[in-house]
Amino acid sequence: MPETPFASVILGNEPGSFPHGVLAERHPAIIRQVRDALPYGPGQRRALDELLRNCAEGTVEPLPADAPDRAAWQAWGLAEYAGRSWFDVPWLWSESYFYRRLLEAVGYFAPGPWRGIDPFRPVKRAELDAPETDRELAALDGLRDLPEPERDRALLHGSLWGNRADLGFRLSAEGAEDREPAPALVADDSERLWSLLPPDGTAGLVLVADNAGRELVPDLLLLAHLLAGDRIARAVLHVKPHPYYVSDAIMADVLDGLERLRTAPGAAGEHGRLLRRAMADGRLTVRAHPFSCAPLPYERMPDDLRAEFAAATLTVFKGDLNYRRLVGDRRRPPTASFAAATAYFPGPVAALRTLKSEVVTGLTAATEARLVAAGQRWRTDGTHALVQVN
Ligand SMILES: O=P(O)(O)OC[C@@]1(O)O[C@H](CO)[C@@H](O)[C@@H]1O
Repeated sequence: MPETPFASVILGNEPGSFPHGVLAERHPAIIRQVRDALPYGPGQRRALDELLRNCAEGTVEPLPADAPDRAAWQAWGLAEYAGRSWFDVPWLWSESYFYRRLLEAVGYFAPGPWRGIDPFRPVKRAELDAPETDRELAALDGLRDLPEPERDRALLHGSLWGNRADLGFRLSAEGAEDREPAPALVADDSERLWSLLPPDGTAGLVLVADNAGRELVPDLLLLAHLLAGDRIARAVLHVKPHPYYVSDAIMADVLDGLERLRTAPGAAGEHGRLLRRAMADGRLTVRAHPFSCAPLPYERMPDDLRAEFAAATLTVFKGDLNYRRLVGDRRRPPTASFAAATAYFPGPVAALRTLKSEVVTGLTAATEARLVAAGQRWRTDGTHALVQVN
C-alpha cells in the first residue's frame, strides 16, 4: 500500500529544527541517563559510549548478524539506510533505530543476565511511585457522583492529558509538566468518538497505548470505566514489544500499573480489581505486536494488524509518536485533512494526543491563525491537545 503521496517526509538534518534537536541533544541525554540508571558493566558502558559518539557524528550501522530482528529491520529500511548519516534518513526511522541500538548496547536481546532488562525501568518506576500518582488516583473518588457524561469526559480527558507524562519529552522540555495546559483543545471530536460506541454495549475497543506510568494509569482507568458501565464488551490494549522512546509502555509496565491500581484505596482500587477480572475472563487482552516498534507509518502496517483494526468498533491511538505514525511523519499544513491522512485506515479511528512535535492535521484555518499569532511553540511544548476521529 503506498504512503500518502503529498508532503515531504520529515528528516532531522535541519540545524535548529525540532527533529534535529531530538537527534543531536535528546538522544545523547538519554544515553547519559541510561548509563547512570543501572549498574552496567564495562562492556555495556563501552557500547553506550560508542553509541553516544556514533549517533552524534557517525552513520547508521547494521545490526549484528545474529540479531533476532535483523531481517525485520532490513525490510523496514536498514538495508537502504545503513551507511547514511542519522540526520539524513527519515526522522521517524532514525529515532526508532536509535532505541534499537540502545537496547543492543545494554544487551537487551543478547543471551545472558541482562536479557530483557528494561534500561528505562528505574525512571518509569519512580514516576509510578510518585505522590502525584497517588493524588491522581484519589481524584477518581470525586467522580463517583457525577452524571455519566461528565464522568465520561473526565476519564477521556484524564487519558488525553496523561500524554503529557512522557519521560523522553521531559528530558528536552524542562518544566513541561508544570506549564498549564491550554484551556481548549485545538480539535475536539469527542462527541463523535462517544457516538461510535453503540449503546447496546457490544463494542470492541482497541487502545494503542503510548507511555507507561502516569499516562498508562489513566488509560487503564478509562478502559475500566467503559467495561464497568457496559459501554464496551471487550478491549484490546496494544503496548510495545520492547522498551522504546524512554517511557513507552511494555507488558511489565501494564502489570506495574495494574498492581498500582489494585492496591490503591477507593475507586481506583475497584477499577484495578475490575481490570484484573477482565483480564482473567478475556474481556481485556494485551498485545505487543512487533510493528508497534516499527520505524514506519501505520499506512504500511502488516495484514494481521490491519485485520485486527478492521474488526474493532473503534481504534484509539494515544500520544504524539502514534499520531505521527497514524497520519504519516510528513510536512503538511495544519489544515490538511485528518480524514484524508487516515483514509487508508481499515476502520473507525481516533487520536488522543498532546502536541509535542510539529506534525498536525485537521485544524481549522481560524484555529491555526489563533495559535500561530502566539508563536510556534504550541506545536511542540505539550500544552495543547486534540481529539480527532475518522
Ligand atoms: O509519543 P509521545 O510519548 O506522546 O511523545 C513522543 C515524543 O516525546 O517523542 C518524539 C520526539 O522524540 C515526539 O514525537 C514527541 O516529542
